[in-house]
Amino acid sequence: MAPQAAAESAAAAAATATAAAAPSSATATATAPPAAQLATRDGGDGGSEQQQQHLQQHRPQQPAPAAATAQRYPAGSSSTCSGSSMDGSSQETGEAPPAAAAAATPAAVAPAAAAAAVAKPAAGISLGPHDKPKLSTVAPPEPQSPQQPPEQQQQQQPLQGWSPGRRLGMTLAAPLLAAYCCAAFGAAWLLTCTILPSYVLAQRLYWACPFIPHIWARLGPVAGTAARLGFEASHCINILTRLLTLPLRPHLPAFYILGFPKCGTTSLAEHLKHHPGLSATAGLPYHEALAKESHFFQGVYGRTHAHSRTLYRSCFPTVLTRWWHEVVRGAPAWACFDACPVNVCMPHTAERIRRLTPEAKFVVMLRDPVPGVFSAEIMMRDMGVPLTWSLMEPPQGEEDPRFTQVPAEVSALWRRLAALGPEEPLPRELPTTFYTQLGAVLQCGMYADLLRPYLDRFPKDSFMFVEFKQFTFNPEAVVRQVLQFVGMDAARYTHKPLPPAMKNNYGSRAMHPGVRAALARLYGGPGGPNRRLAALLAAWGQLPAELGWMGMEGA
Ligand SMILES: Nc1ncnc2c1ncn2[C@@H]1O[C@H](COP(=O)(O)OS(=O)(=O)O)[C@@H](OP(=O)(O)O)[C@H]1O
Repeated sequence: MAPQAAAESAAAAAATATAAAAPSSATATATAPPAAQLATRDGGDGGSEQQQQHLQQHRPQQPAPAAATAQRYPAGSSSTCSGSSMDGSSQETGEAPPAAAAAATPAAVAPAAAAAAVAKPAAGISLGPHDKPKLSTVAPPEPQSPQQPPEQQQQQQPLQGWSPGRRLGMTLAAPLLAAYCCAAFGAAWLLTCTILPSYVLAQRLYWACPFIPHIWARLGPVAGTAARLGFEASHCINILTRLLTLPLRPHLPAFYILGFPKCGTTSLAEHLKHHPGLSATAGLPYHEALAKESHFFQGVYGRTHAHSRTLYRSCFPTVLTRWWHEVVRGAPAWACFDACPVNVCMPHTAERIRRLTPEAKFVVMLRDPVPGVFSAEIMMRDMGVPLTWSLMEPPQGEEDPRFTQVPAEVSALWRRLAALGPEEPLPRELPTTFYTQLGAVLQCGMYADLLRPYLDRFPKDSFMFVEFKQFTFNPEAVVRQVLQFVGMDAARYTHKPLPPAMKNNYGSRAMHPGVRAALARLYGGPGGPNRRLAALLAAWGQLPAELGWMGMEGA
């Protein structure tokens, strides 16, 4: 691979020459300077002094980082995680969340104006057990209420698409560009036949997502080998096509869906893809998961390239896709997004995302971590990952170290990721420790601590928080709010229910009640991670109406 700087400037020049250039304006927050908006959508540098000033001005005061990597998990003395089915069963589906049911509209977010009614703690103050904010007064207002502060009204400004001239130019160039893409696909196919690129690229994918190879093993030797070869060939063709068409891929995401594993990010992304102006990452025909999440910052292009703007651009659709959406489907504007849930769990991603897309917005999905971690276990088991732990087995005594101590290996990994320079290679042990250790899975539920690197770097109005139950209770309402938040015209969205397969089947499997109690103590006790999250959201001015699992139901 050519040195990155040269490759990036060559690609940028090619992008200009092929009329794959920037649109006239872009998304991001309406308060952003226009140049920065362009940079976000089209992969420009985005690091100007003006933007830095903007970010500085909007950067909220945050508390000093908490001990996310402490050797001992934050203690909780009692189980207060009510309001959810702790076994993670799909009982959650369709169940009216109490607060949402009381509200006129089951909104995912109570914006700042409404949250002002709450006894707000100062930014960074952890709520103690005795100073709960009064949440009963928080009613989610209509998203486009005229009483909203100007900052929020501006947020909902729609995106702007290509100018009529550019649309016409693109329409004339479309056949040529399509021919170029077909040629690139053919070349990628031929290269794949030589096997070597297929092998090399698959190794990188398997390094970043080590659970994938287990899927083949479950299918048996013959079917498993056939499936694996097909998958690897398809992956190779797709990645090579992406790279060969780089000049046609100037886009970077306008927003990210940050979720914690099993928070409903796939469903939200699927719904958003039904909007004519939105696309997720450029997908693989044989691996639908990567059509939603790039896994770029987890090293899907190799551990030394998880910061390259050029390579990140390759993960998103071409100008032809944009042309299709804006000209053929008639969307007024188009944008793409990355819905990789594990981004937020890894502390190094916030700074890399800031450098690549400083004006990005974030839709943060939150779920009670107790059913969330069980759902994660079930997913890994169903994929055939050999886990050395199980939440279905009883805990080892009252103070089971699995739920009270952070394993040294896990805390060391999180510390290393937090200290990682923005262009440094990812730690070698990252995927195996992250995906197989119970301690790592549990760490992913420490939402407040994991969000902090993002909240420290991006302006307040870049975040929208979506609570899982409210989303599953009324997905359409939440999707429309998300569309407004990211600047899309929600009126153009047609809601289609997703196939039931999007919901996991636990069968007869259930979390052991003792484990459930231990997890509830870990996350839900006074001063524990859930309380810290609620305090953070209150300080942030955004309180989801459903806060039961954050220990706020009695407020
Ligand atoms: N509409 C709706 N209703 C009810 N439940 C829903 C819905 N959409 C997603 N889900 C549940 O979300 C869980 C999957 O979350 P993710 O897609 O974020 O998973 S992943 O991290 O991307 O693998 C998974 O949770 P579990 O069922 O507990 O495993 C899905 O069932």
